[in-house]
This record gives sequence, C-alpha cells and structure tokens, in this order.
Amino acid sequence: MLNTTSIVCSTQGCWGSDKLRLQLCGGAVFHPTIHRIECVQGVVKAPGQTGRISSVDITKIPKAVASEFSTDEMPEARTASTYDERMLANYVPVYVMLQLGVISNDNVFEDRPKIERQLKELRAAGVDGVMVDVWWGIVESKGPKQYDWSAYRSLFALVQECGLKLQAIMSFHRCGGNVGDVVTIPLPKWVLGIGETDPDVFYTNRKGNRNEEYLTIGVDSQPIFHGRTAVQMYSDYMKSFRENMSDFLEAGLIIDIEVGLGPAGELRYPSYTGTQGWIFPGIGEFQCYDKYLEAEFKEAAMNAGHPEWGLPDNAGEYNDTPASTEFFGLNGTYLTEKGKFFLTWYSNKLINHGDEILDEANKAFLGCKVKLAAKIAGIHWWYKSPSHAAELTSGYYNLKNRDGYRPIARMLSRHYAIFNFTCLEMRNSEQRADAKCGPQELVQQVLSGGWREQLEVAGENALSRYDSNGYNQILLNARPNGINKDGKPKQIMYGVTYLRLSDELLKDKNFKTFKTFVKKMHADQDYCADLGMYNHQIGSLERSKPKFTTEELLEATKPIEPFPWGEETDMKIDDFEGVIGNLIRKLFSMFK
Ligand SMILES: OC[C@H]1O[C@H](O[C@H]2[C@H](O)[C@@H](O)[C@@H](O[C@H]3[C@H](O)[C@@H](O)[C@@H](O[C@H]4[C@H](O)[C@@H](O)[C@@H](O[C@H]5[C@H](O)[C@@H](O)[C@@H](O[C@H]6[C@H](O)[C@@H](O)[C@@H](O[C@H]7[C@H](O)[C@@H](O)[C@@H](O)O[C@@H]7CO)O[C@@H]6CO)O[C@@H]5CO)O[C@@H]4CO)O[C@@H]3CO)O[C@@H]2CO)[C@H](O)[C@@H](O)[C@@H]1O
Repeated sequence: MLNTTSIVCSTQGCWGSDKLRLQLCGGAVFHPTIHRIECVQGVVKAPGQTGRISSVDITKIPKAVASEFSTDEMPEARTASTYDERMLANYVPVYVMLQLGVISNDNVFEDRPKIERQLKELRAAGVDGVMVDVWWGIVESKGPKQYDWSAYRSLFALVQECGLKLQAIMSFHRCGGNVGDVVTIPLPKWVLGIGETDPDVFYTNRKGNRNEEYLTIGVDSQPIFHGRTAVQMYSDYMKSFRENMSDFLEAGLIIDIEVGLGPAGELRYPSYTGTQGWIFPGIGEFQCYDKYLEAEFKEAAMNAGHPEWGLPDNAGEYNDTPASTEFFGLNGTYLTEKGKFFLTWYSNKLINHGDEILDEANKAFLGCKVKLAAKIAGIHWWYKSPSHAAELTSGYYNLKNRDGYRPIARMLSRHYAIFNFTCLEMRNSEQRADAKCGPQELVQQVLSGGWREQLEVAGENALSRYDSNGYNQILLNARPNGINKDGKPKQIMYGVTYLRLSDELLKDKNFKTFKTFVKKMHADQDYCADLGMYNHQIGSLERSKPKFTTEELLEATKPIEPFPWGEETDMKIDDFEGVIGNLIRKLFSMFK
C-alpha cells in the first residue's frame, strides 16, 4: 500500500534548477538540500525538469500517482545515504510559541485573519510548528467537567491548514504575573471559589501570602474539588483533550503534549513571583507553608525521628541575597542535617508531583502518536554562589556536589517524556555580575544530564530576543559540538521553541534574522516536512515504565562531568547590531 506523500531526491543538482516544482497529489514534497518543492494538488509532473529523478523512495509515493513512476525508470530508487541525508540528521526543528491570549478569556478565537497571516509567514520562513497554551481556566471555566474545546479546535484546524505542527501545553496554571505575561487568564472560577473558603489550596510563603497561579502540590490527592483531587482534575482534562482532539492526534498534527506541572507551565514552585514583590535577582522564597504541605512535612520529620524539625524560618525574603540569610549564607542551614532533610523533602515532593501527573498523561495519551514533554525553568541567578539559593527555593536541589536536575530527567525517562529546558539564549557576559549568574554552565549541566539519562532534550529562550547573539547562543546549545557531516551528532537537541510570535518578531529586520536562524537550526537544509527524515518519527506512546525507587532517584544526584561544549556555534549568524556589539565588548575588555 502506497500511502505517504514525500519524494526524496538524493542527488544534488539532479533537478537542474532550484526553482523547479514537482507537482504531486496531496501531501508535502521536499528536496533535502537543493530546494523545497511545493506540493500542489494534481498529477505528478516536473515542469521544466532537465535531469531525471535519480533516487525516489517508491514506497512514499501515493498510489494515485505511482503509475507515473516505475523502478525501471529509477534504478537508484531507495539507495543512497547521501550527503543530504547525513546533513538532515543535524536538523533541529524550530517551533514558535503563539501569543498567550490567542484564544480569549471568553473562549473565542478572535483574530483569525491576523493569526492566519502570521502562521503563513512562519511557514514560509521554514518554521516547523507552533506551541500553544491550552488554558484550563478557559476550557473548563463553566464548571467541573464542562469542557468547551470549540475555539481551540478552530485554531488547531488553522494550524493544520497552514502546514505547521503543533505542541500543545496543558496549561493548568494562571497566565499573568510572569515576565512577558501580557494577558491574565486565571484558574477556573469554580476552582478559585473553593480557594475562597479554603485558601490553603494555593501555594503559601512563610508570611502567609497565597499564590493563585497554581494549586499547591499539597492538594494533589485531596478530594476537595467537588469530590475530585487536583491530579484527577488534570487527568480528566487531558482525557477530554484526547477525546476531543483525536482527529488532530491521528492526523499527526499534534506532535507533543507539554504537561503543565506548575507556574508558567514549569515543574517548579512559584518562588520568584513578581506580583508578590520579587524582582530579579532576588533569591525567592520557599512555598510550602499551606496547611497541607506543612502537615506532610511534620509527618515526614516525625517518621525520620525528628518531630522537633519545622519548616525553615531563616531563609529570608524574596529580594534577599544568599549571604544575608542564615539558611543560604556561609556555613548556612542548607548544609546541616536539618537543612538537607528539608531540601530533600521539598525537591522530592516536586519530582513526585511531576511523576504522578505524567503518569496520568501517559494513560490519557496511551497509544497516540505523540510525545509527552515537561518544562523545567532556567534559574541561572546565584548558580555560581555556593548555596544556589534561587534554585533551591524553586525546588531544584542543585549544589556543586549534588545534581538537582538529573533525578528529574530520570523520572521523565520512565514516561518517555521530552525534557524541555529554558534560557538557551543567555550568556554569562550579559548578566549582572553581582547575581552570580551562570546560564551557560547551567544549560550545559542540565542538557548533559538529560542526554546521560537517554532523554530527548528540547529547549526554549527565556526572554524575547531578536539579535544574532541570542540566536547564536541557542544554535550553540542546540548542537554543542557543531555539525557532524557523517550523520547525527552525539549531542543534538530534539527541538527548540522560540518565545514568542509577535508583531515585533515579524518586523522586517527582526524577521530576516529569525529566518536565517531557522535555516541554521535546520543545518542549512530546506524545511523538511517528513519527521522521519531527521529521525523524529513518532511511535505510539507506550505505557510508562515502573516507578523509580527513592534510591534510584538519589543515585542520579551524583554530579557527573558535563559533555564538552564549543565556544561558539559553527552555524553562526551575524547582523549589524551583533557585529557592532561584539566590537564594543572587545574594545571594552581591552581597556578594562
Ligand atoms: O506560552 C508558554 C508560557 O509562556 C510564559 O512562560 C514562559 C516565560 O515567559 C519564559 O520567561 C520562561 O520562563 C522562565 C525562565 O526559564 C527562567 O529563566 C526565569 O526567567 C527569568 C530570567 O531568566 C531572568 O534573567 C530574569 O529576567 C529579567 C531579565 O534578566 C531582565 O533583563 C529584565 O527583562 C526585561 C527585558 O530585559 C526587556 O527587554 C523587556 O522584555 C520584554 C519586551 O519588552 C516585550 O516586548 C516582550 O517581548 O516581552 C519581553 C519579556 O521577555 O522586559 C523584560 C522584563 O522586564 O527583567 C527580567 C525579569 O525581571 O527573571 C526572569 C523571571 O522573571 O523565569 C521564567 C518564568 O518562570 O519560560 C516560561 C515557560 O515557557 C507564560 O508565563 C506561561 O504562562 C506560558 O505557559
């Protein structure tokens, strides 16, 4: 049965002209290096063809047109592993985050013409797909289990029409309060209503301030939401998504499900919230003082034989520096048995939270040709100070002698989930020296840990950037040791999602640089519609593997040497500002 729709021409130059178009009945057709061949409904023909097709994978030609070709005419069919194919193994797909409010608070897909125009521009720029938040607060706003997916269905159909793939975020958090949040989309009203009578359903800091961004981990298994627990609500939502989007899932439109596991959709505590007064680069605060988590901690301390241990009371406030607190300062509490006990508990709670919800996600999407993914935040400030305070308050128990990220990666591996890390664009030299930032080393550590755990590792930029320096850093992290002309590089990111689509991005100069970035991410190859061509064929999701024991997770905290990293990308792009900026920096460092 001939049922797919791409033709692979593997000999460079065989078409004679790079403007040549091959017409084919349905589906996408491309040429790996020379040019993209657009597919138009109709009969197979190659107008203006001067050469012959030297290598065609006959199994990939639709039945309707197969008679046009025969293997006799194409003696080299299904052969060559060519330069093009080897270069395609270096291809890193690029996705773009859609605007946060693309579906309005009242569940309407409002500005369809504009989005259509923008999606077409992205597609023409070679972008592989888009990422979109599927807000809990919008879809289940009317009441428990009263889901309305209609606006999202219209959006997804448009994305499909535009020939883009889709990464769907199960956004169980509020939008609003994070950097770049231009709209506010609260949790469902009826959930907030429960919070009015029981405010402990929200994360709480030591002073008792509640955070309505996301439900506390403490209620994961409390059946207080009209009889359901928080995890059951997330699970039902994902099941309903699968049922209502099954056609898009089957069509291969939705390639991954980013499972929201905390604020901003990231697996973390809301330790650095602007709406509570945090400003960069404050160390943030622990968020475990709601009655549910407090009770769980008491029980854990009791079981460990220390009923006298309580939650930290010396960890400072949002905008402190590590040195100004007893907990994170020199010989601080974090180094004591009591401190270690707390930090282990706090970080393990987070991992278990992710593990449980991913297990539900795995059940919900079992058998679908889709990948699960989880986002981990890039907490790069105070990374170079001994106590890593900002990471610790976020729930990442990461120190020089303890890896806080590899246990997360190990947990994700049992669900076949992608590890999606942020702040790929950041360089140490761009950061405030007093905040002891280390985004470059952090990315190197985290990505290496993911690869060591045999995971697919993907990423995002944390802040909007339009300059070549930001793009070059992303390119470096995507292939830390550059292009491998013999095939797939040992370390290569699975994909990068650019934050975010905006009028600013589409402005002439910005978009020109962005397009070059996309091309470089694609290893200078043309857009490739066929995931299989660059080893991203997605199989049916299998059931999660058995849960790791605490010992197995602890074993992953042993620090390991990160993989080597190039100084700069071998796929560099330059724009005017980038060149000038680098020159100024050079001059500046000469006179320092
Ligand atoms: O749709 C999916 C989700 O999208 C959103 O979540 C994403 C979030 O937006 C991302 O930032 C990212 O989240 C993490 C990130 O991984 C962490 O690294 C961290 O971010 C912190 C960052 O690393 C720190 O450096 C610091 O940033 C401060 C920055 O260093 C300062 O320079 C300044 O930023 C200015 C910026 O310089 C300036 O150009 C301007 O930029 C805005 C621009 O004007 C505007 O046109 C528009 O393009 O937006 C630009 C903002 O990007 O203003 C900036 C802000 O004043 O201040 C920065 C903040 O003080 O602190 C960062 C933390 O605040 O934490 C992030 C959050 O966890 O990945 C998220 C997940 O994809 C939504 O929030 C979600 O709801 C969506 O689900």
